Amino acid sequence: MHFRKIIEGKQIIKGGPRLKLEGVNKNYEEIRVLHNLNLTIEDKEITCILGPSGCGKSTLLNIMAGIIKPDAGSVKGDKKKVGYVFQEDRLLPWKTVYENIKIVNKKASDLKLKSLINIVGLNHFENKYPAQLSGGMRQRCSIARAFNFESEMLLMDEPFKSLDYDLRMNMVKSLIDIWHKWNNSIVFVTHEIDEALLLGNKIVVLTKNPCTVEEIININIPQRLRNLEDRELINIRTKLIRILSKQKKAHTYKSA
Ligand SMILES: Nc1ncnc2c1ncn2[C@@H]1O[C@H](COP(=O)(O)OP(=O)(O)OP(=O)(O)O)[C@@H](O)[C@H]1O
Repeated sequence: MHFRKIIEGKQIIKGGPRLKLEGVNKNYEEIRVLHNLNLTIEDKEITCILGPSGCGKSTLLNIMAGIIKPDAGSVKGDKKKVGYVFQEDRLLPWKTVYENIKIVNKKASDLKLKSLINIVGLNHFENKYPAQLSGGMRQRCSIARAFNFESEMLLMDEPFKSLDYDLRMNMVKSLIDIWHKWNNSIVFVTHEIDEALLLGNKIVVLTKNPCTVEEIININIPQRLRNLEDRELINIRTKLIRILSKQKKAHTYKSA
């Protein structure tokens, strides 16, 4: 399972599986959410998860994080150092941007904290409190906090959804740079196909009612060399749109 790969002169050491979900089921009373879900999260890879609204993506991340337990099935792997960027920012209102980022890794140097603040574009806001920031700025602060934690596995639940297109693309680039430095594994939930195309070593498409894995697409182009106009990415985008719109139609008929 272990292999090595050279990207742009920088060695990325690929590992084996970090997390293995087998036959995972989860219901909320009468709502059947996850059904016999099998998925392997590889170490040192970015796995993007796409799926219809409400299909169970956050539930799946919570199970990966160990926050909730599945009703059946197993989740095997090392969950010791897991970071989580939730859909909402979860900042401490009485702490400044700088302090909120520092809190998860108090040993981080001032240089590192300022560089993270710079990466997420909050340079002039480090002494502001969450209430003085826009929703997108608060979310960027929570992303910097997750980067400061230096987790071995980072779970990100639609982290860029409150950002405009340009900011989102900048954050995608920064995430790729940080991932190259850390070489950790990232699970990234999104509704944006372009984010998945630029970030994922693997794109996992989920179904709804119940949620299970419909398709896994591997992308072998190194992230730093990707361009949304690449023929391969255009073909994958077309395929993803076809799968997702087929699901949407099936769901509309079911609920009609
Ligand atoms: N704590 C809970 N109690 C009861 N039902 C829940 C709970 N959490 C989630 N659900 C239900 O489980 C289903 C999946 O929810 P989940 O938040 O995992 O979906 P999602 O794919 O992340 O949604 P979105 O794309 O809108 O973020 C939904 O029908 C939701 O209403």
